[in-house]
Amino acid sequence: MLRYVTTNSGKVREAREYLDAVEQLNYDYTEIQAAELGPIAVRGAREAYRHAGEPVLVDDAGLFVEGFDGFPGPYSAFVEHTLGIETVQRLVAREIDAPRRASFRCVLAYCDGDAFDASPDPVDREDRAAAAAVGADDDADDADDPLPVKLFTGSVRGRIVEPRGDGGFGYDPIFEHDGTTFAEMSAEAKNAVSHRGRAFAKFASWYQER
Ligand SMILES: O=c1[nH]c(=O)c2ncn([C@@H]3O[C@H](COP(=O)(O)OP(=O)(O)OP(=O)(O)O)[C@@H](O)[C@H]3O)c2[nH]1
Repeated sequence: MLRYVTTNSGKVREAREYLDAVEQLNYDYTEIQAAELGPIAVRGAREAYRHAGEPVLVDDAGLFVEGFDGFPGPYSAFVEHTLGIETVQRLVAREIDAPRRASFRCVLAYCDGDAFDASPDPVDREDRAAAAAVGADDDADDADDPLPVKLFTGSVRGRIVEPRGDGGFGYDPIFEHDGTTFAEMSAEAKNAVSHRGRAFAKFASWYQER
């Protein structure tokens, strides 16, 4: 059984499109403060695996606004819950000239207690870069942790617009990709292009073939 460790039901709906076997584990692992998603996901996966004692998948994601140097990035959930997405959109509109570029990024971290076979390895360059960044960024207290974690990443570019649509979750109404906001797309259409969809497509093919 694979446990998808998240408190966010929007994430679970999207993950189910890729993996039927996925079972939500509503466990609020410790999210460290870090500029990148990778280290947060790795720590979370190790903690969740030790908590659950069975294979886990942790998903750390965020919205990175180019003109704000990537803010809110790893703090996206906190900013969504404190300011709200309308305030974020108004701030972006006031402070940044069009086209107000942004991207969504997602890092999936898988841990089942075992080491991973180095080959065959379908993981792409983006995933290797994320893994390298995690190694480089690890703080002293975690660098020695021997529990292996495998990373899969996805990202999608778009721009911040006035809210449109009522599907999806989080910032979806203010994130436009190719003329359509994520909240205006069906779940299938969002998954086909989204950060999470791309990361899950890579994870699912690796998981099913391993
Ligand atoms: O419009 C959105 N469409 C998406 O597809 C999406 N993916 C992430 N986000 C935002 O980024 C935070 C992740 O934060 P996050 O990875 O820490 O997760 P979370 O706190 O919601 O739940 P958990 O999985 O940690 O339990 C979320 O809360 C959202 O604000 C998204 N917004």
